[in-house]
Amino acid sequence: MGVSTSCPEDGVCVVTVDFPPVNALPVRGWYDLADAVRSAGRDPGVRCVVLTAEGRGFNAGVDIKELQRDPGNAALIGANRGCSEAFAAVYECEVPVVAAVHGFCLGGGIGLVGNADAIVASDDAVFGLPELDRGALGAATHLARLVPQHLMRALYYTSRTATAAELQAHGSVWRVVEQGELAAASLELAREIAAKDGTLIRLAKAAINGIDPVDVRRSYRFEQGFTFEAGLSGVADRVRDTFGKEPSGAEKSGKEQQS
Ligand SMILES: CC(C)(COP(=O)([O-])OP(=O)(O)OC[C@H]1O[C@@H](n2cnc3c(N)ncnc32)[C@H](O)[C@@H]1OP(=O)(O)O)[C@@H](O)C(=O)NCCC(=O)NCCSC(=O)/C=C/C[N+](C)(C)C
Repeated sequence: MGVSTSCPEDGVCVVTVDFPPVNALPVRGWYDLADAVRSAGRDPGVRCVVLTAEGRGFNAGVDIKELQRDPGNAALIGANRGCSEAFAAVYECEVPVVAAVHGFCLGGGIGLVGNADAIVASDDAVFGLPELDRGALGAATHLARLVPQHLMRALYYTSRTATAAELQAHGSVWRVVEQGELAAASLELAREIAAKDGTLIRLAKAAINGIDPVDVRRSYRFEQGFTFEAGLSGVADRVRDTFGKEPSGAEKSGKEQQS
């Protein structure tokens, strides 16, 4: 349980997240993930990082129960800072990061994959921001990197999810594979990237980040201002406290909601 790192082949490091039952990360988990990704990228022998997860889904976002347990604001501030660190670690990792996504990728999970360099997904993967059902805001910055603007807005306002096949149609998912093939398919892409020169691949990543039209760290920080406003106004607690008491948008599949 937690965040672990392995290097299964030359030049490739795999960072694995494992927080049962659904990979909803506590504050410490976001920071541990950030540390693992940054240190993998700093290793001069590493030329590509694969970010993956064990269990039922890739990521269920922030551990909402940790927020609910806290009578004050420390957990909320911690979750926001921890998410910010983890998202930035993926973006700023010295080498390309391939996200290997299965099952659900929700909330903070979108911040991770939106900032990744490439995404390989299994055919059961769904992506979405249930934040409005959770009294939270944020990660529109990252969803906007995965789908066009109007789809991002509709997904955000409804809390619906999009499938891996839908994201592939928008060009953000590199490959969709059967569930049993995810590890091999993500390693295959990582191996191809890691075959490049280590200095050049680092320069390539820095160059691509440098021409990004959106400064993702600043953009997400701007969004977080509204998260804190929702917190101060009381609406965040009121909505978040419905968690566990009624079905969420994410619990209904995108197809069911559309029918
Ligand atoms: C689709 C989900 C993730 C899984 O569905 P399932 O049917 O496989 O599992 P089940 O719903 O029965 O859940 C199993 C247990 O896990 C608990 N759970 C689920 N999600 C969370 C969570 N995010 N935090 C804490 N605990 C969670 C659930 O209550 C069950 O516990 P018990 O066995 O009953 O004790 C489905 O669970 C789902 O849709 N979950 C909600 C996901 C969600 O809303 N994520 C967004 C969180 S908000 C966020 O990330 C915001 C970030 C903003 N910012 C960065 C600004 C802080």
